[in-house]
Amino acid sequence: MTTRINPSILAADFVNLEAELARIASADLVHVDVMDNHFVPNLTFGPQMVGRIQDVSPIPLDVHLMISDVDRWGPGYAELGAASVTFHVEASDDPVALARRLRSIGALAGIALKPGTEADAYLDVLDEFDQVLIMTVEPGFGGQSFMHDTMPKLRRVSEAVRAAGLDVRLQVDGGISLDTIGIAAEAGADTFVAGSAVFGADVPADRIAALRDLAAAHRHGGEQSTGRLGA
Ligand SMILES: O=C(CO)[C@H](O)[C@H](O)COP(=O)(O)O
Ligand SMILES: [Fe+2]
Repeated sequence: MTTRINPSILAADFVNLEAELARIASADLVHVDVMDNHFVPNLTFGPQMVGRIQDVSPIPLDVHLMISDVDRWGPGYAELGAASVTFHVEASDDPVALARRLRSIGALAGIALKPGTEADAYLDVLDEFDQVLIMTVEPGFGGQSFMHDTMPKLRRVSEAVRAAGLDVRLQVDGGISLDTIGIAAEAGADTFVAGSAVFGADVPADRIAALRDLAAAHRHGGEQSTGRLGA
Protein backbone atom coordinates (compact mmCIF):
# COMPACT_ATOMS: atom_id res chain seq x y z
CA MET A 1 0.00 0.00 0.00
CA THR A 2 1.52 3.23 -1.15
CA THR A 3 1.34 6.33 1.01
CA ARG A 4 1.56 9.54 -1.00
CA ILE A 5 2.30 13.05 0.22
CA ASN A 6 1.27 15.67 -2.34
CA PRO A 7 2.24 19.21 -1.25
CA SER A 8 -0.13 21.93 -2.46
CA ILE A 9 1.61 24.84 -4.15
CA LEU A 10 -1.30 27.03 -3.07
CA ALA A 11 0.88 27.73 -0.03
CA ALA A 12 4.05 28.36 -2.08
CA ASP A 13 5.55 31.66 -3.19
CA PHE A 14 3.88 32.16 -6.58
CA VAL A 15 6.66 34.34 -7.98
CA ASN A 16 9.33 31.74 -7.19
CA LEU A 17 7.52 28.59 -8.19
CA GLU A 18 10.48 26.81 -9.78
CA ALA A 19 12.51 27.16 -6.58
CA GLU A 20 9.49 26.19 -4.49
CA LEU A 21 9.04 23.03 -6.55
CA ALA A 22 12.68 22.12 -5.94
CA ARG A 23 12.04 22.28 -2.17
CA ILE A 24 9.40 19.54 -2.42
CA ALA A 25 11.20 17.23 -4.84
CA SER A 26 11.10 14.38 -2.29
CA ALA A 27 7.28 14.38 -2.35
CA ASP A 28 5.21 12.06 -4.51
CA LEU A 29 3.23 14.48 -6.67
CA VAL A 30 2.77 18.24 -6.59
CA HIS A 31 -0.84 19.26 -5.96
CA VAL A 32 -1.88 22.12 -8.23
CA ASP A 33 -5.08 23.95 -7.22
CA VAL A 34 -6.83 25.51 -10.21
CA MET A 35 -9.51 28.00 -9.07
CA ASP A 36 -11.66 30.13 -11.37
CA ASN A 37 -13.27 32.64 -8.99
CA HIS A 38 -16.63 31.14 -9.95
CA PHE A 39 -16.83 27.57 -8.65
CA VAL A 40 -14.92 28.86 -5.63
CA PRO A 41 -14.44 32.48 -4.49
CA ASN A 42 -10.70 32.51 -5.22
CA LEU A 43 -8.52 32.70 -8.31
CA THR A 44 -5.19 30.97 -8.93
CA PHE A 45 -3.98 30.01 -12.39
CA GLY A 46 -5.06 28.39 -15.61
CA PRO A 47 -3.65 26.13 -18.30
CA GLN A 48 -0.75 28.37 -19.32
CA MET A 49 0.71 28.41 -15.81
CA VAL A 50 -0.01 24.75 -15.23
CA GLY A 51 1.79 23.96 -18.48
CA ARG A 52 4.92 25.81 -17.29
CA ILE A 53 4.74 24.08 -13.91
CA GLN A 54 4.56 20.78 -15.80
CA ASP A 55 7.69 21.82 -17.77
CA VAL A 56 9.84 22.52 -14.71
CA SER A 57 8.46 20.28 -11.97
CA PRO A 58 10.77 17.51 -10.72
CA ILE A 59 7.73 15.42 -9.74
CA PRO A 60 4.42 14.62 -11.51
CA LEU A 61 1.40 16.91 -11.29
CA ASP A 62 -1.77 16.17 -9.31
CA VAL A 63 -4.18 18.78 -10.65
CA HIS A 64 -7.23 19.70 -8.53
CA LEU A 65 -9.76 21.55 -10.65
CA MET A 66 -12.04 23.87 -8.71
CA ILE A 67 -13.67 25.30 -11.82
CA SER A 68 -17.14 25.51 -13.34
CA ASP A 69 -17.92 23.98 -16.74
CA VAL A 70 -15.27 21.36 -16.07
CA ASP A 71 -16.62 19.01 -18.75
CA ARG A 72 -15.42 21.59 -21.25
CA TRP A 73 -12.15 22.72 -19.67
CA GLY A 74 -10.95 19.65 -17.76
CA PRO A 75 -9.52 17.60 -20.64
CA GLY A 76 -7.09 20.41 -21.51
CA TYR A 77 -5.25 19.83 -18.23
CA ALA A 78 -4.79 16.16 -19.06
CA GLU A 79 -3.45 17.18 -22.46
CA LEU A 80 -0.76 19.25 -20.69
CA GLY A 81 0.64 16.01 -19.29
CA ALA A 82 -0.65 16.08 -15.70
CA ALA A 83 -0.35 12.66 -14.07
CA SER A 84 -3.76 13.01 -12.46
CA VAL A 85 -6.66 15.37 -13.00
CA THR A 86 -9.32 15.58 -10.29
CA PHE A 87 -12.54 17.49 -10.86
CA HIS A 88 -15.51 18.31 -8.64
CA VAL A 89 -18.62 16.23 -9.25
CA GLU A 90 -20.64 19.32 -8.33
CA ALA A 91 -19.28 21.02 -11.48
CA SER A 92 -19.74 18.18 -13.96
CA ASP A 93 -22.86 17.11 -15.86
CA ASP A 94 -21.46 13.61 -16.41
CA PRO A 95 -18.54 12.62 -14.13
CA VAL A 96 -18.19 9.16 -15.67
CA ALA A 97 -17.98 10.53 -19.21
CA LEU A 98 -15.41 13.13 -18.15
CA ALA A 99 -13.33 10.53 -16.30
CA ARG A 100 -13.32 8.31 -19.40
CA ARG A 101 -12.15 11.24 -21.50
CA LEU A 102 -9.34 12.06 -19.03
CA ARG A 103 -8.21 8.43 -18.99
CA SER A 104 -8.29 8.26 -22.80
CA ILE A 105 -5.87 11.21 -22.88
CA GLY A 106 -3.55 9.35 -20.50
CA ALA A 107 -4.21 10.93 -17.09
CA LEU A 108 -5.48 9.32 -13.95
CA ALA A 109 -9.04 10.53 -13.40
CA GLY A 110 -10.22 11.71 -10.00
CA ILE A 111 -13.49 12.98 -8.58
CA ALA A 112 -13.61 15.45 -5.69
CA LEU A 113 -16.47 15.79 -3.22
CA LYS A 114 -17.10 18.94 -1.19
CA PRO A 115 -17.75 18.36 2.53
CA GLY A 116 -21.52 18.58 1.97
CA THR A 117 -21.61 16.21 -1.02
CA GLU A 118 -22.49 12.59 -0.32
CA ALA A 119 -20.50 9.78 -1.90
CA ASP A 120 -23.36 7.30 -2.30
CA ALA A 121 -24.10 8.13 -5.94
CA TYR A 122 -20.55 7.12 -6.90
CA LEU A 123 -20.01 3.94 -4.90
CA ASP A 124 -21.31 1.72 -7.70
CA VAL A 125 -19.08 3.29 -10.35
CA LEU A 126 -15.82 3.56 -8.44
CA ASP A 127 -14.03 1.52 -11.11
CA GLU A 128 -14.49 4.50 -13.45
CA PHE A 129 -12.11 6.58 -11.32
CA ASP A 130 -8.48 6.36 -10.23
CA GLN A 131 -8.84 8.73 -7.30
CA VAL A 132 -11.55 10.00 -4.98
CA LEU A 133 -10.75 13.26 -3.21
CA ILE A 134 -12.67 13.76 0.00
CA MET A 135 -12.41 17.49 0.75
CA THR A 136 -11.63 18.03 4.43
CA VAL A 137 -12.28 21.78 4.15
CA GLU A 138 -14.61 23.86 1.99
CA PRO A 139 -12.67 24.31 -1.27
CA GLY A 140 -11.24 27.73 -2.05
CA PHE A 141 -8.53 28.57 0.45
CA GLY A 142 -5.50 27.08 2.16
CA GLY A 143 -4.82 27.26 5.86
CA GLN A 144 -8.30 26.21 7.05
CA SER A 145 -9.08 23.77 9.85
CA PHE A 146 -9.55 20.06 9.16
CA MET A 147 -13.24 19.06 9.24
CA HIS A 148 -13.49 15.90 11.33
CA ASP A 149 -17.09 15.32 10.26
CA THR A 150 -15.91 14.31 6.77
CA MET A 151 -14.30 11.14 8.13
CA PRO A 152 -17.42 8.90 8.06
CA LYS A 153 -17.72 9.59 4.31
CA LEU A 154 -14.05 8.72 3.79
CA ARG A 155 -14.53 5.51 5.75
CA ARG A 156 -17.54 4.54 3.61
CA VAL A 157 -15.67 5.12 0.35
CA SER A 158 -12.64 3.25 1.68
CA GLU A 159 -14.77 0.25 2.60
CA ALA A 160 -16.41 0.26 -0.83
CA VAL A 161 -13.03 0.41 -2.58
CA ARG A 162 -11.69 -2.47 -0.51
CA ALA A 163 -14.86 -4.55 -0.88
CA ALA A 164 -14.64 -4.22 -4.66
CA GLY A 165 -10.87 -4.89 -4.69
CA LEU A 166 -10.21 -1.70 -6.64
CA ASP A 167 -7.03 0.32 -7.04
CA VAL A 168 -8.52 3.77 -6.31
CA ARG A 169 -6.48 6.41 -4.49
CA LEU A 170 -8.26 7.96 -1.54
CA GLN A 171 -7.11 11.54 -1.19
CA VAL A 172 -7.77 14.07 1.55
CA ASP A 173 -7.22 17.78 1.06
CA GLY A 174 -7.46 20.62 3.56
CA GLY A 175 -6.06 21.11 7.04
CA ILE A 176 -3.74 18.10 6.83
CA SER A 177 -0.95 18.51 9.38
CA LEU A 178 1.13 16.50 11.84
CA ASP A 179 -1.93 16.63 14.13
CA THR A 180 -4.55 15.44 11.64
CA ILE A 181 -2.84 13.17 9.12
CA GLY A 182 -3.13 10.12 11.38
CA ILE A 183 -6.89 10.60 11.70
CA ALA A 184 -7.34 10.63 7.93
CA ALA A 185 -4.98 7.67 7.50
CA GLU A 186 -6.96 5.63 10.02
CA ALA A 187 -10.17 6.44 8.14
CA GLY A 188 -8.67 5.01 4.94
CA ALA A 189 -6.83 7.82 3.12
CA ASP A 190 -3.63 6.93 1.29
CA THR A 191 -2.92 10.21 -0.53
CA PHE A 192 -2.49 13.36 1.52
CA VAL A 193 -2.47 16.94 0.26
CA ALA A 194 -0.70 19.39 2.54
CA GLY A 195 -0.14 23.03 1.71
CA SER A 196 0.63 25.16 4.75
CA ALA A 197 1.96 22.18 6.71
CA VAL A 198 4.71 21.64 4.11
CA PHE A 199 5.51 25.14 2.86
CA GLY A 200 5.21 26.60 6.35
CA ALA A 201 7.96 24.30 7.61
CA ASP A 202 11.59 25.46 7.84
CA VAL A 203 12.68 22.39 5.88
CA PRO A 204 9.82 21.11 3.69
CA ALA A 205 11.63 17.84 2.93
CA ASP A 206 11.79 17.00 6.64
CA ARG A 207 8.09 17.81 7.06
CA ILE A 208 7.21 15.63 4.05
CA ALA A 209 9.14 12.74 5.62
CA ALA A 210 7.47 13.25 9.00
CA LEU A 211 4.00 13.37 7.44
CA ARG A 212 4.73 10.25 5.39
CA ASP A 213 5.93 8.32 8.44
CA LEU A 214 2.91 9.37 10.52
CA ALA A 215 0.47 8.46 7.76
CA ALA A 216 2.08 5.08 7.20
CA ALA A 217 2.03 4.30 10.90
CA HIS A 218 -1.70 5.00 11.11
CA ARG A 219 -2.78 3.18 7.98
CA HIS A 220 -4.41 -0.23 8.10
CA GLY A 221 -1.78 -2.76 9.11
CA GLY A 222 0.67 -0.05 10.20
CA GLU A 223 2.56 0.04 6.90
CA GLN A 224 6.23 0.98 7.25
CA SER A 225 7.20 3.95 5.13
CA THR A 226 10.10 3.32 2.80
CA GLY A 227 10.37 6.81 1.41
CA ARG A 228 9.07 7.97 -1.92
CA LEU A 229 7.21 5.16 -3.62
CA GLY A 230 6.59 6.85 -6.95
CA ALA A 231 3.51 8.26 -8.63
O1 LIG B 1 -7.80 22.54 -2.44
C1 LIG B 1 -7.35 23.28 -1.59
C2 LIG B 1 -8.19 24.40 -1.07
O2 LIG B 1 -9.40 24.40 -1.72
C3 LIG B 1 -5.92 23.12 -1.11
O3 LIG B 1 -5.34 22.02 -1.78
C4 LIG B 1 -5.84 22.91 0.39
O4 LIG B 1 -6.59 23.80 1.09
C5 LIG B 1 -4.41 22.83 0.87
O5 LIG B 1 -4.11 23.79 1.81
P1 LIG B 1 -3.85 23.50 3.37
O6 LIG B 1 -3.07 22.21 3.48
O7 LIG B 1 -3.11 24.69 3.80
O8 LIG B 1 -5.21 23.35 4.02
FE1 LIG C 1 -6.58 21.10 -3.46
